[in-house]
Amino acid sequence: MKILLVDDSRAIAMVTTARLESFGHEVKHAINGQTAIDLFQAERFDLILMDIEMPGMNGFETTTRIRSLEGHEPWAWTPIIFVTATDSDTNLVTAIEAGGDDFISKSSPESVLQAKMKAMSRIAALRSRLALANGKLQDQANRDGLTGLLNRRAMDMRVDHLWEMAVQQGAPFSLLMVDVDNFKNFNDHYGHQAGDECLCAVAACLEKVAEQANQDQMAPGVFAARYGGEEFSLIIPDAAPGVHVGIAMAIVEAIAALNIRHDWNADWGRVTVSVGAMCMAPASGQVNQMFRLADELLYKAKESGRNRHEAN
Ligand SMILES: Nc1nc2c(ncn2[C@@H]2O[C@H](COP(=O)(O)OP(=O)(O)OP(=O)(O)O)[C@@H](O)[C@H]2O)c(=O)[nH]1
Repeated sequence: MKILLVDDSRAIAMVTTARLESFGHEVKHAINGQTAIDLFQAERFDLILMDIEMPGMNGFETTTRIRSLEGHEPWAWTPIIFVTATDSDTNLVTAIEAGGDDFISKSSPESVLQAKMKAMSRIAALRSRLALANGKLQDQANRDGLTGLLNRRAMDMRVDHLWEMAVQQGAPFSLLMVDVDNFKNFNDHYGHQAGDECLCAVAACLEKVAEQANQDQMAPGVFAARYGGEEFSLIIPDAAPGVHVGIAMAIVEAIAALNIRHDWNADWGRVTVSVGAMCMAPASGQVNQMFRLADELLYKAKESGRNRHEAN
């Protein structure tokens, strides 16, 4: 285990460190509460052994501050064992109240310290597995099951936040609505399974275009999402006006270049998309209005023959 040992006595810390190292643990020593907090912020520890009586910030205060730092990170919890010379009942209560997990007297035999450390490390391992599983669940909840793009719910949440920032900062905000052309015909003639595969290919292509625009610094922060059915959106926060047109053109070209056969898509013979590209500079009003205007442009692109974009 990687242990943070907080003790104001160098002599005691040296002895304890030597002991813990002889059991195979890695130990970092903090001479006071502030150093402990600094080390805690800089590195991850499996366990903290915390002295109570220390000049300046005592062990209880240090623990409270560490717990409040962990409060920003869901599921984070580093086990803390208080080590002190006076194992009174009051100390025990205060230790737990401060966010400690256990309490051990300095006079306890080594085997007791070892056993407590083992129990704490089990809890820490469990918590980190839970954190991992929780992160994966969160990610799954945000992804569209078919294409792997962000789903509508996750997109809405992100958009609300980005829109608010854009309005506050008076920054531009662009939105692209992308719709596969004559997709009902595609499903009807090639089957629903092939339709699903086509949507996946379109989604991957949109993601690639977004990645490229990110990498080129053309539109940092741009991302793609599945809006619903055969409709996708690209959100472009804070890109110079005009960038949305460039990206819309790149999308129309890139999808046609996939060369997915579609004999029932007018004369194109392959899958194409239409795009409505809307930019508001600076962003103002309601974000719903952006979606409505982008939709109107998309409709115009469809009306004007498909396989093309319309932008403001
Ligand atoms: N395979 C598959 N098809 C889907 C999915 N979601 C929506 N669709 C189909 O997408 C088709 C959309 O058809 P329409 O709204 O009529 O539009 P369109 O045929 O693309 O015509 P235009 O948009 O006017 O070019 C419908 O047939 C839906 O069943 C999906 O997840 N998988």
